[in-house]
Amino acid sequence: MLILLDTANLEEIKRLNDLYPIDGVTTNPSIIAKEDKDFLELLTEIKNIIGQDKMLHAQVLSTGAEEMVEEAEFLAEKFGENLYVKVPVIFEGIKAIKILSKKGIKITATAVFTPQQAFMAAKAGVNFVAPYVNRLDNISADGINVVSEIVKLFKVHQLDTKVIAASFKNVNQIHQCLLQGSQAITANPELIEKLVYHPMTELGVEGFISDWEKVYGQGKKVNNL
Ligand SMILES: O=P(O)(O)OC[C@H]1O[C@](O)(CO)[C@@H](O)[C@@H]1O
Repeated sequence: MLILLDTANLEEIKRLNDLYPIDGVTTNPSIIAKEDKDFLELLTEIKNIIGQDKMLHAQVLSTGAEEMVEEAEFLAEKFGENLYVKVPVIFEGIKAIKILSKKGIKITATAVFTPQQAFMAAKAGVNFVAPYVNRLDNISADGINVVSEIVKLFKVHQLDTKVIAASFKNVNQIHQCLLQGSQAITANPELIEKLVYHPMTELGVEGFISDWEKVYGQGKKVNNL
C-alpha cells in the first residue's frame, strides 16, 4: 500500500516526507504551474528531498503520441529509475503507452474516469492507473465504485497494473478507496495530515503531560527523572 503526496510545494514535501510514511510525490501540469518555478529545477529539488528510492510522477504535456514518447523519454532519462511518466488516457495517449511500455519506461495512466479506460491502459502496459475520485463524484458519478471496479477488473484478468486513486476532497474518499483495495492513493498535504489528526488524540496527549508534570515537574522525561 503506497501513500503519495500530491503537491510540488517544496516546503510541504520536506515537512510531510519527514513526518509521515510517504512513498513518493505526484505532480501534474496544474500542480507544477501553482509553484511558478522552472519545471526541471523543481522536479530535481523534489527528487533531492525525497531521495532516489521514492517515486516521482510527472506528466507529459503533448497530445500526440510521438511527442508524448519524446517527452517521456526525456523525463525518464533525466530522473531515472523511480520516475513514472503520467500519460492521459486519450487515444494518442494509449498509443504512446504501448510504445513506452515496450521501451521499459514506467508509466501512470492519468485522467482516468472509467474502468474501461483503466483496462485499455493496463492492456497497453501501464504500471499505475489514476482514477479521479472526486471529479467523478462532482459529476454525479460514483468515484469509489469506479475504483472498486478497476481493482476487480485487474484481479479477474490478472493484470499487474496497480491503482493509484487520485483527486480527493475528503479523507472518507481515501478510506473507501483503500477498503476497495486501491494499492496506492495520492492526496494533497492537507488531506494527508487529516489521515493522522484527531482532536481527541491531541486532548489525550495534553492530559498525559499535565498529569505527569503534577508529580515529576516540568521538562522531565522518562529518560531524565
Ligand atoms: O481533481 P484534482 O484535485 O485536481 O486531482 C486530480 C489528481 O490527479 C492526479 O493528476 C493524478 O496523479 C493528481 O496529481 C491530481 O491531484
